[in-house]
Amino acid sequence: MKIAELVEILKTIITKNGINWAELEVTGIEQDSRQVKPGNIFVAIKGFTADGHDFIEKVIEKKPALIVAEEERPGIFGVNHLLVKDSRQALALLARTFYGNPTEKISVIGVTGTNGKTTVTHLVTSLLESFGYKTGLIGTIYNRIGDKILPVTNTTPDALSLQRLFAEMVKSEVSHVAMEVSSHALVQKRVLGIDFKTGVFTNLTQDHLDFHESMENYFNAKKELFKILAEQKALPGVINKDDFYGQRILKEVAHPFVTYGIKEQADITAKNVELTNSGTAFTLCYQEEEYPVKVKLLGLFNVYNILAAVGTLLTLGFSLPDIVKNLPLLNPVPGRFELIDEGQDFAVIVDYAHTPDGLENILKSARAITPGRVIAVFGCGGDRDKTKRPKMGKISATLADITIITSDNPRTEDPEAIINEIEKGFFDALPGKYLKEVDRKKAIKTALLLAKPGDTVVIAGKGHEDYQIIGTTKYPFDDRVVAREILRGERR
Ligand SMILES: CC(=O)N[C@H]1[C@@H](OP(=O)(O)OP(=O)(O)OC[C@H]2O[C@@H](n3ccc(=O)[nH]c3=O)[C@H](O)[C@@H]2O)O[C@H](CO)[C@@H](O)[C@@H]1O[C@H](C)C(=O)N[C@@H](C)C(=O)N[C@H](CCC(=O)O)C(=O)O
Ligand SMILES: Nc1ncnc2c1ncn2[C@@H]1O[C@H](COP(=O)(O)OP(=O)(O)OP(=O)(O)O)[C@@H](O)[C@H]1O
Ligand SMILES: N[C@H](CCC[C@H](N)C(=O)O)C(=O)O
Ligand SMILES: [Mg+2]
Repeated sequence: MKIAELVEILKTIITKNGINWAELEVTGIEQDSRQVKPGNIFVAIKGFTADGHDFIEKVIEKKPALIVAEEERPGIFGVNHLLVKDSRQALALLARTFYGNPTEKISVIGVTGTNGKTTVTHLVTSLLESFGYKTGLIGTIYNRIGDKILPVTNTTPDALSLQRLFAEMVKSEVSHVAMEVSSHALVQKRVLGIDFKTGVFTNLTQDHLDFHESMENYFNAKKELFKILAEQKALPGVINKDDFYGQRILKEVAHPFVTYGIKEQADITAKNVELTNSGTAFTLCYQEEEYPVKVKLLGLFNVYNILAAVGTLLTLGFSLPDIVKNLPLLNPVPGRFELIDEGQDFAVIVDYAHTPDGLENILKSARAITPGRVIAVFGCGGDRDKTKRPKMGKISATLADITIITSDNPRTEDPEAIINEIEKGFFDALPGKYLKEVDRKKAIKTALLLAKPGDTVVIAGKGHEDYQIIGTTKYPFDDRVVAREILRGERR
C-alpha cells in the first residue's frame, strides 16, 4: 500500500502536509519507536509516561516512509511527515485502512461497564460457539482467535494492536468477536476505527477515579460506546436497566436498546432466582415467554451477566428457545466465583472482585450459600484509585465475619500503607473482626486455618491473575494454586 492511499483517510485532521514522496510503499505502522523498521509509518503519541515525539530523531535513522505527529521536531523536514490534530485518532484510522477495514468483515460486540465485562464476553462467545460459530475474544485474561490464546497487557489493546488482531481474526475466518471496552480505551480512542455490531452495558460503580477523577467523567467515557453505536446505526445496544447509569444511557443516547434487569421492568428479566453452591436456577422472562433455566455459574451477579448475554444473542437474531437450550452448557469464567475444592469441609471461593461493588456482591453471594461464617481475604491494588480502599474496608467489615486485610498488587506503593487505608473503613463500621497480614500467602493460610465446617473463605481481588506485582517486578502468584497447596498440605 502506498502513502498516498493511506493519507487520504486523514484529510480532515491534517494541519500540515510535509509529504514529498507519496508513492513510497508502506511496510507497516508503528507507534513505538523501538519497533520501527524501514518503510514503516511512525505515529508519535503524547502518552501518560512518555512522548513519542521525543523519539522522532531516532526513528528518522531507521528510514521510515512517513512520520505522523502533532508537532514538528528536529530533523522532521528531511523526511515525509504529516502534522495532525490528534495522533491517537490518526493511528486508529491509519491502522484500520492499512489492515483492510477488518471489522467490516466480522461482527464486533463491545462490552463495557465496571464489572462483568470479562464474564459477559466469555458467555457471549461460548453461546455463539455452541451455535457453531468461530469466535474471537479480546479482554483482561487473554485474547483468543478460535482456539489460539494470546497473552495480553491491557484489557483493551491500543488501536494499532486491535486492528492487527482483527485482521488476523478475519484471516482465521472468525465470524464474531466479543471485546471488553474499558473506559481508558474509550478516552484514549483505542476503539476508534472499529465497526461495532452491538454493545453491552453491564453497570457503573466506583473504580478508576485516579484516572477519570469523577463518576461523571467515568460515565461519559462509558457512554461513548453507545454514542458510537448510534453514529454507526448499529444493532440495538443491550443495557442493564437496574443500574442507575444504564437508565441514563437509555435517556441520553438516541439509539434503540434491549434492556435487562431483575428489579426493574425490562425486556429480559429473571424471577424465582435460587442460588446454591452448585449452580443457579431462575425463570427467564422475555415478553410473554417464560423458561426455567439452570446454569453452572454461581452468584446473583452472574444472573445479570447471563441476562446480558441472552440480550446480546437476541439482538444478533438468535431465537430465545435456542439460546435457552444452550445456557446449561455455559462454564464459569476462570477466577470469577471459582470454587476451590480439595475435599475440605468448608467452601473456598477465589473471585476477581476489586471494586467496592464487586466485593459487596461476592460477599453477599457467599453469605447466601454459607451456613457458617464468611471469612474474607483481600487487599487493593497500588497506583490505582485510592478512594476505593476505605470503602472496600467498610464493606468487608459489615458483610464478612472475619477479614484478613492483605496485599493485592501493591506496585510502587508501600503495601502497609495501602492496608492501613483499607483499615480506616473498619473504624467507620460496626466492629467487624479483622487482622492485617501484608504477605498474601500467609493471609490466605490464616483464613484457611481459621475456617470451620460450614464456613466460606472468599479470596478476592486477583481471580485469574497468576502473578503479584510488587514494586515493578511481577512475581509468580496464583490465589487458586496457593489455596490448593495449603488445603492439601494442612487441612485434609
Ligand atoms: C495510563 C494508561 O492507560 N496508559 C496506557 C497508554 O499508554 P500511553 O499511550 O500513555 O503510552 P506511554 O507509555 O506514555 O508512551 C507514549 C508513546 O511513546 C511511545 N514510546 C515510548 C517509549 C519509547 O522508547 N519509544 C516510544 O515510541 C509509546 O509507544 C507510545 O506510543 O496506552 C498504552 C497502549 O494502549 C497502554 O498500554 C497503557 O496502559 C498502561 C500499561 C496501563 O496500566 N493502563 C491501565 C490503567 C489501563 O489502561 N487499564 C484499562 C482498564 C482495566 C480494566 O478495568 O479492566 C485497560 O484497558 O487495560
Ligand atoms: N454483573 C456484575 N455485577 C456486579 N459485579 C460483578 C458482575 N459480574 C462480575 N462481578 C464481580 O466483578 C468481578 C470481575 O468480574 P469480570 O472480570 O467479569 O469484570 P470486568 O468488568 O471484566 O473487570 P475488569 O474491569 O477488571 O476487567 C467478579 O469477580 C465479581 O466479583
Ligand atoms: N482491571 C483492573 C484490575 C484490578 C485488579 C487488581 N488485582 C489490581 O491489581 O488492582 C484495574 O486495572 O484496575
Ligand atoms: Mg475484564
